[in-house]
Amino acid sequence: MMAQYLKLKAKAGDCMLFYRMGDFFELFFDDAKAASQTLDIALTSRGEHGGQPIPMCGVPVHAAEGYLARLIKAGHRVAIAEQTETPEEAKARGGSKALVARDIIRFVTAGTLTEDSLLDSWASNILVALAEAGGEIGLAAADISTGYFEVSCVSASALEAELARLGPSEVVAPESFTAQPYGAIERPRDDFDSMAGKGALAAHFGSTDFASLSRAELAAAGGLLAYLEHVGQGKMPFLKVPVRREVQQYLLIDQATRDSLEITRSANGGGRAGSLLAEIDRTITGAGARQLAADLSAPLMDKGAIEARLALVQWFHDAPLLRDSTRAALRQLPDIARALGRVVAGRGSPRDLGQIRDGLDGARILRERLGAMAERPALLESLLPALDGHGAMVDLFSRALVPTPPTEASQGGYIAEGYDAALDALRLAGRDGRAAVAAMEARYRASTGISALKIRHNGVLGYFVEVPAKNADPLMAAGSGFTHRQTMAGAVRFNSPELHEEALRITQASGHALAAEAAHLEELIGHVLVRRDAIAASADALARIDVAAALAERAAEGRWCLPEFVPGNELQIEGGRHPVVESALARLGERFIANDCGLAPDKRLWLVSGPNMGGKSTFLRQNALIVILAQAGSYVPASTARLGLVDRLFSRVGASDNLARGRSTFMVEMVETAAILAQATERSFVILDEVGRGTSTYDGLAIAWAVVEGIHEANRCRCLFATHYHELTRLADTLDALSLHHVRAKEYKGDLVLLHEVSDGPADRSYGIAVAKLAGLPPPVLARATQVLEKLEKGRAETGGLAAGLGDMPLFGAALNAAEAKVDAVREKLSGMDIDALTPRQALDLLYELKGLAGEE
Ligand SMILES: Nc1ncnc2c1ncn2[C@@H]1O[C@H](COP(=O)(O)OP(=O)(O)OP(=O)(O)O)[C@@H](O)[C@H]1O
Repeated sequence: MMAQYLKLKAKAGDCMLFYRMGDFFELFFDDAKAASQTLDIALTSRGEHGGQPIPMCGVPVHAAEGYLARLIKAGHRVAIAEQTETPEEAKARGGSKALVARDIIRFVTAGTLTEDSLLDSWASNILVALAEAGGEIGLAAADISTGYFEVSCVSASALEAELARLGPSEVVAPESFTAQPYGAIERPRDDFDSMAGKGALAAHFGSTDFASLSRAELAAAGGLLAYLEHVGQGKMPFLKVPVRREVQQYLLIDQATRDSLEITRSANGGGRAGSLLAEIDRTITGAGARQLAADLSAPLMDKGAIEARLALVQWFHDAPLLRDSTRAALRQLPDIARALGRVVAGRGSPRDLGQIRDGLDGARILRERLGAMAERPALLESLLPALDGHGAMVDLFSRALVPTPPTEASQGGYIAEGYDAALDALRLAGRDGRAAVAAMEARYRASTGISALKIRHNGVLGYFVEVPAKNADPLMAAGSGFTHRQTMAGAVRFNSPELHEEALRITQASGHALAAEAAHLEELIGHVLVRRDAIAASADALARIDVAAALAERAAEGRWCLPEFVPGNELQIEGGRHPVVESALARLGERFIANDCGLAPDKRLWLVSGPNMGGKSTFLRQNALIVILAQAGSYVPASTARLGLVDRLFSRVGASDNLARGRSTFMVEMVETAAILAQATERSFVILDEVGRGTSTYDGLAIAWAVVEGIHEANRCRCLFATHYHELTRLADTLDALSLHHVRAKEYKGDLVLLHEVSDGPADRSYGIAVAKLAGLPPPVLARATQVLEKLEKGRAETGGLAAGLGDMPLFGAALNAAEAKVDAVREKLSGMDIDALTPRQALDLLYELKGLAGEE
């Protein structure tokens, strides 16, 4: 057995092996140790291997799903090895000592789940495959629980942002892939071959043409299919024909920005609660919630597409009664997409078919209702046809299935009465048989005079007659018509030829009935498989309608406005609010102060100062969130909003240590700032909070100064820059598109009052000590701090302060030119050089000379 186990374990690779033994899945060796810890189950041992006891633990097969869920959550992957023959077959094959054959029938991994109990209904579950070909990175992503499948080409620098958008549960990539993301699973390079990928796509989808996909995309798609084939051991899940995504059609948001804006996950603990998504989500269906999460993760860059979404939201917004009735209708609908995913993956239950029937029927009714409305927006017009067209199948399923079919097919009882006369006859025979047995019981009681006589049934004996031990003797007597079967503590069990015959009839009838039901199930599943794409399209259309009605609902609740898109690089928000902070304050009975923001090409950079706790970060973030919401096709929390489309959004707000990856707070801040300076374009929107705070004052100020200049002069993007460095306000003299703003505060009777109001001009003072007082710093410390501050301020007044001497600095542009001039000199020298003609000595001299030119001596 160990030999068989080790062979399967080798096949399982780095996955845990669930080894089926009777009613248990057993785990051995390190798997057992890890699983017993994660699952908190007893670790035992069994036999010996290499002189050592073999650690072992096990989980009952009937409860395996729950244990699997916990292992997957803990980051494991599991290979399921089943018995592929019965013990009887093994005996027939190899004698009484033969080992039952086993094989791995599937792998359970985080990215390839379809079970309802292992998935969150409101979240997608994405598997990503990456590949390289032709100097590009191909990305294929799929959610096999719903069949979603996309491919795209990404640059190495945009890869991280794309992965952040998708939030995959699992990433696979070829061995020694250059841009290997953290935690990716390595698969054989051959799986990621572009020609093979094209062939695999063609084979899976039939005749569809994949000529438009690049080599890298084909390679990634091929890698994804190969992995799914491996995981299902040949059984493929549901995949729709892949959609090709052009990365530039979407607002680019990197991981750091997503984290800091808490778009779909909050920073504390990373859960959904507290995120923008959780705050605005009013969707009714699981599919709607998944669609909303996808929309918020990938706001659009196409004005037409955004406005099409907005028009549908507006339609529902302006018609509250229609919105309510649509949402009431959606509330009745089961999750068709996930049910379909399970059916196609070969794990569909009668309940899944019932859900598909009910969902599609609901979709048709919704179509009738919405189609009867006047002035339907274009997006709705394009969705409506997908909601219908399943009438014949729905009728068939209504006739064939009981109203609420069970999840378990093995017990039968899901095919409706009246659907199949032969099945009804079999069921009737079974029922008649049971009635006959009841009559027999009454007869036996009368004929034996034993009133406690019963005819009972169990899984081992089948039907039998049972009498109390004290009444058993007459039945034991020869010629009684009964044969003894079993003696229990207080009862004795018998058989009779008559009962035997009736029992046989019953079992045969119910066996045939079960087989007939199974055949019908198979046939009904066949109908679903044929129509899988149309059913998936219905599910998608319902999700889109749910999202639009939900966004309308949220907008109406919060009195949000319809954003307007304008050609230039503007961001004009009046009465803007932070939806999450506003709700949190509302729960405390407090009011959120709305603030305006006005960025345009000639005033594209706002320097925002003011006291701690004054609301700077909140103001910065709310404007970024408004951009995301608007481009995702939602109303926004403001009284008016006019914006030019944003191509990339960057947020560097708040400390985010990444100690796990060995970076300090300051290092993280600099890495993120570097990314912004390298990538922000004129169409980008950047929010930066207190850059340079994590190092010494002089260094910090110098860096913040240079970053502001760089953004103003080189990137020229829209930017809100919050800072405590009062000295930066001097930049307003030299940078003409920079303006000064502050969050207001005042002191009232010695106490600080934060007004959370954004005003023009620089802050008059910093109030740091007043905030410290608010926070409860002890009075002696406060008094001492006040003394120190007085001294420092006196010193500043005398020397001109930190920024003294910066007045006669050359402009940022000049520094830029100087840096470029140096690079050019190096380039010039290199281009005029004949390397082959150099002696070693000359080569060394040249190196020194180049280094001198680069100014790094
Ligand atoms: N517009 C507003 N209306 C009402 N309350 C607000 C507003 N903005 C912020 N607040 C409240 O003030 C708190 C502090 O806000 P925020 O973190 O934005 O301040 P900050 O100026 O960035 O502070 P620091 O400089 O210390 O980082 C928030 O948690 C919120 O409760």
